[in-house]
Amino acid sequence: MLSLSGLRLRFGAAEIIAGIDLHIGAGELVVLLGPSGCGKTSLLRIAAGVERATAGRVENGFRRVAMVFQDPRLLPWADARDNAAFGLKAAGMGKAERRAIAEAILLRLGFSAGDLNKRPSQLSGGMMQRVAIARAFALSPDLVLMDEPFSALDVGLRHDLQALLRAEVEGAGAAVLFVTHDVTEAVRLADRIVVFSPRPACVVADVTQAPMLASVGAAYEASAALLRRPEIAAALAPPGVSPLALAGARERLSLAGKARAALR
Ligand SMILES: Nc1ncnc2c1ncn2[C@@H]1O[C@H](COP(=O)(O)OP(=O)(O)OP(=O)(O)O)[C@@H](O)[C@H]1O
Repeated sequence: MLSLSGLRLRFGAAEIIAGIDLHIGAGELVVLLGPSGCGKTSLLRIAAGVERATAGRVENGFRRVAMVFQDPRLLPWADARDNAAFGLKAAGMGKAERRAIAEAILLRLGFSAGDLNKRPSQLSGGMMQRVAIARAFALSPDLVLMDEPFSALDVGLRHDLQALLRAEVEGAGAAVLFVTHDVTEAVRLADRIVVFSPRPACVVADVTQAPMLASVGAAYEASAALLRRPEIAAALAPPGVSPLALAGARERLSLAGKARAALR
């Protein structure tokens, strides 16, 4: 289990995190949903042990922690297979074994055999992000920290990768703490959605749900339902936009999504 208790963070005079209690159990996929700049990445960095909280306690019972970032951070001179095997090489595993593990994960994530030898400059953004995810899961992690890994991808690709990620997570039995500001992404992926307020961040909602990957229409509907909750609408409304206007706009989007899904 990862336990963050009474967590506070300040940078100089700026209060970033205003007191957060968050507990993540084994195998749980928890999405942190919050507006831009509210402190989500900072919380992930504290969980990873690369940032120190100003106050509070961090207890991490997970032993193998891996991270995935928005930018895939691949080695430009290494091919997809060697990039995905990078952590295993650093851990001292032999070449044949680590390349076999990396290859199996890449194929599960939608790589074709012909793409395994390609370098990052020959791969699309979606393929590079698959390599970054494979590099994390190759380590057999029990906790994966993911910081907006799909936010640079177009929506169709994002949907594909969300489904592949969920399958990989379930196969590995890993817990995941996944940061996003996209409500529909949260609804599609999460076992639990934790909503942060604008800075300084505190938790305004903690919603347990079943992930909704099966139907785009149902995910849009569930997103609209979340945004009808006043505390969630208020937390996610951009500055200067009334939460009610936002909920109305999301409702119209949901109807448009349903209409599109019906036409498929
Ligand atoms: N090292 C730092 N020194 C000073 N301020 C910082 C530092 N790191 C982050 N901040 C500030 O803390 C706030 C929260 O940043 P953080 O990246 O955690 O937010 P976020 O919710 O992940 O944002 P986004 O969704 O836009 O990525 C921002 O205002 C940021 O400018």
